[in-house]
Amino acid sequence: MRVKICGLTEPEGLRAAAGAGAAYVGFVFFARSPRNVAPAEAARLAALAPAGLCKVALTVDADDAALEAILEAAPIDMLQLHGAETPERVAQLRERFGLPVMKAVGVADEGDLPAIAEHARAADQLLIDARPPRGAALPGGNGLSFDWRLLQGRRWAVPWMLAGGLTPENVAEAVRLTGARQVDVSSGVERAPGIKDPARIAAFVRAAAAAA
Ligand SMILES: O=C(O)c1ccccc1N[C@@H]1O[C@H](COP(=O)(O)O)[C@@H](O)[C@H]1O
Repeated sequence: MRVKICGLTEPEGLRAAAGAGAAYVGFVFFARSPRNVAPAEAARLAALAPAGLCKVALTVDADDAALEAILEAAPIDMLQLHGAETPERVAQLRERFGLPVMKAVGVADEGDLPAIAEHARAADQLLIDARPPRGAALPGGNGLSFDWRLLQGRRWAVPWMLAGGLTPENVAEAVRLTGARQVDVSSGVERAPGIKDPARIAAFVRAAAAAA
């Protein structure tokens, strides 16, 4: 089981994720998010990460200049694209920046599933998240989940990660129903928007590992 703790904004959260055994940490570069960090702040946090911890930059329909500014400032290992990026844009960014790309795909019902397979042709990994309702404040990080049974028995050509409304309390059930081998959490391990709770991070990683 590989766990991603996303939306880190301060050293305590970063250290808690690393100490609990997370495989990935995510930094959000999206101005409207309470988890938004500037590239220089992400660089300061990334410097605290032990070797081998994958540092992910989460962006939403970012242009090349914004991505360049992030990658020049911070030692990022992977891009997470959480907007309406097409498979063609994913392929272009992989080529241009030479980093693995994880494409987020929103799921609310069966009609959303074909898009997962389409993105599997271009991305290195998929992040299967809840599709936010129209008018949601953010494209992700809303603490919303979806019917995990939709993923039962399905396989894709690249590794995938389950996200959306996961918590220490429900991650075991989510893993049992979907067969996920990677899980991602943000708001479910916070004590306030943008502020992680070290005890909840540890409980989440423990529960996910025990469910594998
Ligand atoms: O966390 C955010 O603020 C965010 C902003 C914009 C796009 C995605 C965002 N977060 C990602 O959303 C999923 C699910 O989050 P949650 O666990 O339901 O809070 C996760 O991949 C976050 O990385």
